[in-house]
Amino acid sequence: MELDKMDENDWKYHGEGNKSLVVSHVQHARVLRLLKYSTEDAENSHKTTEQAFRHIQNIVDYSQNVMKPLLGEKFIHNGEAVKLPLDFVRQLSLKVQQERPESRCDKVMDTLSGCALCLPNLTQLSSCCCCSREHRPPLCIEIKPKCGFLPASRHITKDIKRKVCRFCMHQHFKLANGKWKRLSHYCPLDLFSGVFKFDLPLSVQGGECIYTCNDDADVLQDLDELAQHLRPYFLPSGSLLSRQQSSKVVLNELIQVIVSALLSTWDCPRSGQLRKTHLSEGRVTCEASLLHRDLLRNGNHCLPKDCVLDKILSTQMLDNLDIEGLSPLFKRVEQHLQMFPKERCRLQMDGPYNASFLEKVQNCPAEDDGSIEYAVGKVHQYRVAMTAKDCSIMVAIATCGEDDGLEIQPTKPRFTCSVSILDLDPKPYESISHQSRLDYKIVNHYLRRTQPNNQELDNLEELANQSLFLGRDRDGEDCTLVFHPV
Ligand SMILES: O=P(O)(O)O[C@@H]1[C@@H](OP(=O)(O)O)[C@H](OP(=O)(O)O)[C@H](O)[C@H](OP(=O)(O)O)[C@H]1OP(=O)(O)O
Ligand SMILES: Nc1ncnc2c1ncn2[C@@H]1O[C@H](COP(=O)(O)OP(=O)(O)OP(=O)(O)O)[C@@H](O)[C@H]1O
Repeated sequence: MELDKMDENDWKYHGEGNKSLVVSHVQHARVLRLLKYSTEDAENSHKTTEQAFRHIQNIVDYSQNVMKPLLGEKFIHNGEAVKLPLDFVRQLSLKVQQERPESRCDKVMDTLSGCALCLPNLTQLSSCCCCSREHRPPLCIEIKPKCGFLPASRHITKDIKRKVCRFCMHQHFKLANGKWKRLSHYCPLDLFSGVFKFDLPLSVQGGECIYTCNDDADVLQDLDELAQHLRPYFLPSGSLLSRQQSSKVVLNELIQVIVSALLSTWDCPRSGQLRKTHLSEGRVTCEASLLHRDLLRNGNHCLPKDCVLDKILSTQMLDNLDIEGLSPLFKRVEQHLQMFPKERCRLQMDGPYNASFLEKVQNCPAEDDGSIEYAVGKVHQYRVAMTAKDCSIMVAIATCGEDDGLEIQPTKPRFTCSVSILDLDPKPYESISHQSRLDYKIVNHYLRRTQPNNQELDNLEELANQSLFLGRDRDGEDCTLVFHPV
């Protein structure tokens, strides 16, 4: 990429999340990930080019030096921080504006710093000999799995957190607040159980979105349309199956391919003797899950060791105290930093994200010895776990060989896949106090909604009155969020 010859016409809108907007190159398999900030904060968020570049370099370092060793070399592409010509960025911002979904337009793309993260386009497979004559674009499925376990920490004061997972409780809160328009049937614990019989969320084809959970759409009709798109990939061209039958076959086949990619250990994909990570029954069953209990009870609860789901789950489980156990340690760190502000740097509260940071994460003492090092180690572990709870998995799939009517030859793989993990940004240290308040709100809302006469709710209120939760104002409402560079 020649940075001095950037032309906005070579790039197109690709997608965006809460914190960044992504454009992809029309010819080369590259994307640029640009930062966004809130329109309300537009003036305050103005960073110098050097600050913005440092922020992006921190993301690269964190991905490379912290998340990669934990999640596995093969799944991570940390990318490179780049400085782009300001004129190019301004023109690009104008060009993509009309493509942006309204729900994301509360934030604007950073056009002031000219800094971005350049990454490989993970919706595309790197060149593969068996696909070289393939004329169909690759399929790509993006899954945001969220937190895949029930907390077992002794610090938990609300029993419901041991029974219903965070995602399932949180979605009721999001529905009530209007962030979501309907409840999802997805439960992360089903995905991480290794027992597969459920619907998956999101799909993209060759960089063009062909199916996504649309709040207003009819799900079954949506899925039927998706199946028709995918028919050429999974069914012989002369298939006589009815539309309904073929939809079922196609979606089942798609799920099979995704599942084998999610469970593959990549180093030994065809080994019959896969090492497995066994999950205890308690951790894999969420009471709110719609997945048939019998299926979970009789299923073999294990993930192949080192498959992408196993790597993500074990990193998420670095949060072994739960936010309730972490809050007093966060306070300990806060007090220490108030007394010794210069310690912020030595303790690497905002990076640098290097081998020494990883060492603090991996070698944190098992028991609390009252030290600041222990508290910082647990805070760092919690932040790393938060990243793993919010990342996405990208599965790119290409059919192998020429279009031979998809005659099934058992010895020949029909698909080739690549699996990557994305969105591995560090979560700011300051976000921990927000997490504590949010946890209270989510659980409180869930209990009120599902068990209005629950005794636990009264206990919760009592706890709240004793101000055990950090930073909440008298009405129990959110205090102002402080954004801080990561
Ligand atoms: O709080 P959650 O679990 O809803 O996760 C947030 C995500 O919501 P989602 O689960 O996708 O509906 C949210 O994603 P969306 O905006 O919903 O796409 C962000 O990823 C947010 O992280 P950050 O503040 O941008 O660093 C995520 O926030 P944290 O990971 O900081 O909690
Ligand atoms: N390297 C990549 N290759 C292809 N697509 C990508 C890549 N990186 C990001 N994307 C796409 O852009 C979208 C937004 O990127 P990303 O998830 O990193 O943004 P975000 O603002 O950090 O998200 P969040 O809302 O989770 O904070 C992703 O959901 C994905 O579809």
